[in-house]
Amino acid sequence: MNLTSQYAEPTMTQEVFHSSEPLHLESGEVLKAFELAYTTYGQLNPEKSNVIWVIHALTGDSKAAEWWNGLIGEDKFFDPADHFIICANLLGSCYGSTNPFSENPESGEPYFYDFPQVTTRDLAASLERLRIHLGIHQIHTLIGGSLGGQVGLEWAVILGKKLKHAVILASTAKTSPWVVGFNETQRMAIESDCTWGERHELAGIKGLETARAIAMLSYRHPDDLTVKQSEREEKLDGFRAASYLRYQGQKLAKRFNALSYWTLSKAMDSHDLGRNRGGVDVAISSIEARVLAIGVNADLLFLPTETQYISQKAKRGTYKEINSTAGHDAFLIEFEQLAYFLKSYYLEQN
Ligand SMILES: CC(=O)SCCNC(=O)CCNC(=O)[C@H](O)C(C)(C)COP(=O)(O)OP(=O)(O)OC[C@H]1O[C@@H](n2cnc3c(N)ncnc32)[C@H](O)[C@@H]1OP(=O)(O)O
Ligand SMILES: N[C@@H](CCO)C(=O)O
Repeated sequence: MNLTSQYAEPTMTQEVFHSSEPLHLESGEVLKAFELAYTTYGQLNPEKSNVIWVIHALTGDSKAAEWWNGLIGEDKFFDPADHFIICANLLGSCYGSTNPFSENPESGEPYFYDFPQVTTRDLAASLERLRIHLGIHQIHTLIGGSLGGQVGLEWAVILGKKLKHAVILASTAKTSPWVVGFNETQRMAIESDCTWGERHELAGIKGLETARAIAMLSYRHPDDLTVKQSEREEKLDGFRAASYLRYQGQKLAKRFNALSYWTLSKAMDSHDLGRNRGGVDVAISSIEARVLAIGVNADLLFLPTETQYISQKAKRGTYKEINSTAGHDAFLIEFEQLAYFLKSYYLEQN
C-alpha cells in the first residue's frame, strides 16, 4: 500500500439513475420520481463480492476518488483494481441528483422552496432503490462520514444481511441538540439574506457564505486555528482567522447553493436511527453487518463518544479513533490513520 503516491484520478464511469417509482417520504410527502447521479470505479467481480459503497458528507459529490483521494485510487486502500467502488450524489444535493432546482412534475417548474423535507432514512431508501436497480445483492463495505455516516447507519438497518461491513466515521445514531443548534444558526444566516425567498440559484448565497463560516468553526478544533491562523505580528484588525472563514464561505458559495444546503442540513437534523424502531439502542443492535465506528478525538460537532456509542451497541462493533487537531473534518483529511485502521480492522475480521 503506497499512501504517499501522487493523486492520479482512476478511470470512472458516471451515470444517472432515474426512478419512476414514487418515493414515499417520512414526512408523508411523495416524490413521484427522482434521479440519482452516481460514479463508479473498477469492475464488479464474478462473485459480485467486491462492492465498496461510499456515502458522501454534507457538501460532497459522487466523485469519491477526488475528495477521498488518499483512500480511493490506484495503490490506495480501496483500489479500483480490486474493488467496485460506487458513490451516489445524495437526493437534495446539487451535483446531479434531484434537488430543489429540479423540475417539480406537479407544476412543471423547479421545486425551489417546495422541495419536500427529506430525512436520512429517505436518503437511505433512495440509495436502496439504486442498489436494486444495479442488481447488487451484497455490499462488502458501506463507508461514510458525518451525514454520510448517518445515512449509512439508516441503510445498514434496511440492508440486513446484504451488508457485511458498515464503516461509520465521525457520526452518530441520533443528531444531538448541539448539532441541530449549529445547523439552525446556519439556516438563520441564510434566512437573513434578503435574496432568500427568490426563485433562482443564487438566492441566499451570501447567507450561505456565513453559514459555511459558522460551520467551519464546528469542523475545526481551536488548536487547528491556533496553529494555522495565529498572527505573525501584533495588530488591531485584519486577522488571519477572519479572512480564513470568509474565504471558506466564498469557496463553498462558488460550488453549492443555499436551497440544497438547507435541505441537507434539515436531513441531518432529522436523523434518529431509533425513530419508530423502539429507540436508538434497539435500532443499532438490529444491524446485521459488522460495524467499524471511527471517531475523531478533537471532533467538536459529532463527539467521539457519540461515534463510539454506535460500536458499543452494535452486535459486532469495533471502535477506532483518529488523533487529529483537524477536528470533525479529520475523516476527510487523515488518510494514513484511516487506512491503518481499515487495514487492521479487516485483518482482525479474517
Ligand atoms: C465539486 C467539489 O469540490 S465537491 C467535493 C469536494 N468537497 C467535499 O467532498 C466536501 C468535503 N471536503 C471538505 O470539506 C474540504 O475540502 C476539506 C475539509 C477536505 C479540506 O478543506 P480545505 O478548505 O482544503 O482545508 P483548510 O481548512 O486547511 O483550508 C485551506 C484553504 O484555505 C485557504 N486559507 C488558509 N488560511 C487562509 C487565510 N488566513 N485567509 C484566506 N484563506 C486561507 C488556503 O489557501 C486553502 O485554500 P484552497 O482551498 O483554495 O487551496
Ligand atoms: N466538511 C464536510 C462537512 C462535514 O462533514 C462537507 O463539507 O461535506
